[in-house]
Amino acid sequence: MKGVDHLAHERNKTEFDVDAMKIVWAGSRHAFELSDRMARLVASDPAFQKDGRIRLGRKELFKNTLRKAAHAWKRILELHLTEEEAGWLRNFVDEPSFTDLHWGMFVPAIKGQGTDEQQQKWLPLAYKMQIIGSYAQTELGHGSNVQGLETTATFDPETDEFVIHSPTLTSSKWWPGGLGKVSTHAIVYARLITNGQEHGVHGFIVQLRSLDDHMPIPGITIGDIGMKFGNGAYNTMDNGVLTFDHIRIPRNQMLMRVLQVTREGKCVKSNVPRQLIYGTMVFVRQTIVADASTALARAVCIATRYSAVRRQFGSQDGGMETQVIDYKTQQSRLFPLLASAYAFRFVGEWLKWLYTDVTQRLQANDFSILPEAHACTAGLKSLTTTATADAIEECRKLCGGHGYLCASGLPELFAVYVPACTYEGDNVVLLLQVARFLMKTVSQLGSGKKPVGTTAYLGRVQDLLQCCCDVQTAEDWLKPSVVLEAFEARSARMCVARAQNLSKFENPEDGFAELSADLVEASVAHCQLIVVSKFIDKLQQDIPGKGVNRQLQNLCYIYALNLLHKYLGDFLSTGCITPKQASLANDQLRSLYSQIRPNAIALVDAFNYTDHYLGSVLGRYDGNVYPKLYEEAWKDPLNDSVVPDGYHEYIHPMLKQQLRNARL
Ligand SMILES: CCCCCCCC/C=C\CCCCC/C=C/C(=O)SCCNC(=O)CCNC(=O)[C@H](O)C(C)(C)COP(=O)(O)OP(=O)(O)OC[C@H]1O[C@@H](n2cnc3c(N)ncnc32)[C@H](O)[C@@H]1OP(=O)(O)O
Ligand SMILES: Cc1cc2nc3c(=O)[nH]c(=O)nc-3n(C[C@H](O)[C@H](O)[C@H](O)COP(=O)(O)OP(=O)(O)OC[C@H]3O[C@@H](n4cnc5c(N)ncnc54)[C@H](O)[C@@H]3O)c2cc1C
Repeated sequence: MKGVDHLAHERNKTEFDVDAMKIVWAGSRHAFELSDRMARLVASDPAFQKDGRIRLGRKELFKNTLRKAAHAWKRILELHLTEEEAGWLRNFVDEPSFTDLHWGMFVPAIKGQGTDEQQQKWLPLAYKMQIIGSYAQTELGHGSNVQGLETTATFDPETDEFVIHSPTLTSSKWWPGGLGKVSTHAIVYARLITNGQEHGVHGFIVQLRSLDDHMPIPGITIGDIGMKFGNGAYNTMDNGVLTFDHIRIPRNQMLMRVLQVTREGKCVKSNVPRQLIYGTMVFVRQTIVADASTALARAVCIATRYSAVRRQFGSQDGGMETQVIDYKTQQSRLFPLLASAYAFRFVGEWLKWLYTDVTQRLQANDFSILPEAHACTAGLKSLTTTATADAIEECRKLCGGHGYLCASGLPELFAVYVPACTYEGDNVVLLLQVARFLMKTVSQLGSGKKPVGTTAYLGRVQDLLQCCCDVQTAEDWLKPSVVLEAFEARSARMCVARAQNLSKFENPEDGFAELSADLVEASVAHCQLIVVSKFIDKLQQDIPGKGVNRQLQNLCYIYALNLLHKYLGDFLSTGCITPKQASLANDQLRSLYSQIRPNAIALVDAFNYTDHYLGSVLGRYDGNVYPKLYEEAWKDPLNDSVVPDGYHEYIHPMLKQQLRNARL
């Protein structure tokens, strides 16, 4: 790094090997080296600069995004980047665009739901970007309720085609990213109708625009749905509206891995479960968990560095004021977020492993862990995105007034991130899916079916209903078995209590609806247990690097004990712990904050974010905040002239009027 390092005194306090931690954060040396190379490549290329993005009007902003996406593709081809490298490069460009949907959903949908033949035909075109795809599922009238979609795909045996049609206004496709202005094709979800019979919602590959002049195919109406929350932010994306007026596509453009439609219009089921139609969502939810840790780490990196730079109060003798990071209140708000970033990283790693395992099993016709994969991806997507969106806002507050400036990077990060709580499944709707899975698991306990995977603890439900936490000192809260048992007991007791309440209803669906708010709480408890247990598992691994494991232990206990503090009502009301033990957990938490404090800057340095990627004056690596903030202010277009436009029309006459009135 060039210039003076205003945070050098902080970095000198570090008690662990930061380079080793960078590898732990990245997941492997390979991932670290690759992501580091791509981050620097993007940061050093002027074509990818982000300055002033938030001040651009929509049209300019969008065109700028198209330029960057095209430049990224050019570099990918010139440098012969692998798919993995290209993914990292796009990530560091740091601007939502149609390519996210093309690579993140269109391609995976064809891979997951297409037959071998369909994959052979469409994937090479998509890989070379000779077609650009989007994922058109949500409609104006329905998003969460996928089975309620209204678009129809009616088989016409005479021509061997499907007729795709939007029968109502509410059936207009609405929201798909990349659809509004760019995509040439989309996976369109529609109700399949053959021989006058309905066969549920399926995916169809539909061409939307001409590959010659980009005009919509006749019968297709298509456009952008309008500005979204925040400046810059997600407005780089052309979320679209799309309607079909009896558009014809060949029969072989229905994705047929789950269900085949024959030449005669007969439906033939494969051995693959119907839920695989939802497989792309499972894939993306899993990637969203990993992305949550990245976004959270960004906000935490900014807030931590700035908290070490910022000083307020505390100087009685004209000396230095106190760094705000030294206030226990600041630590109690900031360090749990730092711990959450690491926690979400590790649970994201595990979820990726689970997803890979499920995919391999599916290929071998083993569908047994699909419900577990669905529950984990849905639940963890919900938990991590809610926590991250809240955390970005908390980081803004942790930066005081300057956090509200766009130059802090936090307003745009919040605006771009917050829809993650809604897309790929509204977070409450997803927790209700977890609740269904948990209630089903509890109801099967009596039948001797042994729960496995993340619900294995429910197999020990009798013990967990009776166990008593044996914490007697604050140090006892640093035992993995103690923490794990408290979280397992809380979750098991909440699940059993909800199941007992449900059993009082004659109609289980009525009961589920009536108790849904309580059920969601049980889902949260279960998902928090998963995160805690995966963090504890991580600590059992042989992690090289001086002091690294120690820091991870501290972060793990901060994550768990802060949750215990925040959800104390659950832990106390279910009788898992006593008020005295809760108070000891709090004592331990304060002590952990003191232990993390000297390492805080190094722990965010381990994220290895470039200043380009962070895009924040407050979060600069060198901590040189004030001169740069001052410099940044003068870049605002309002400061182009000393006297503002509008002075002569509006300010001057008003002042003159006051003057005249005063004279009267
Ligand atoms: C190199 C690559 C670089 C690219 C990087 C990009 C990475 C991308 C990352 C971020 C991109 C962000 C871009 C965002 C774009 C956003 C896209 C979208 O939003 S797409 C639209 C998403 N829509 C939804 O998520 C809708 C939410 N609704 C649903 O999921 C479901 O319909 C439902 C709520 C689950 C439906 O509930 P319902 O009860 O009606 O279920 P049924 O349909 O009847 O199903 C019943 C049984 O099926 C089980 N089930 C449900 N879903 C699944 C699933 N996904 N997998 C497996 N099983 C599932 C359900 O549990 C029921 O089971 P049983 O109880 O019968 O056993
Ligand atoms: C930025 C962004 C990008 C998107 N990109 C795409 C895309 O590329 N492709 C695509 O197809 N879609 C996309 N979507 C759409 C997205 O998937 C849906 O908005 C999402 O699934 C939520 O559905 P909804 O809008 O119908 O919400 P609704 O279901 O209408 O939710 C409204 C409220 O009702 C509540 N609610 C709904 N159902 C229940 C229930 N059963 N029980 C209790 N409460 C309930 C919800 O919790 C929420 O509070 C995108 C959305 C956004 C914001």
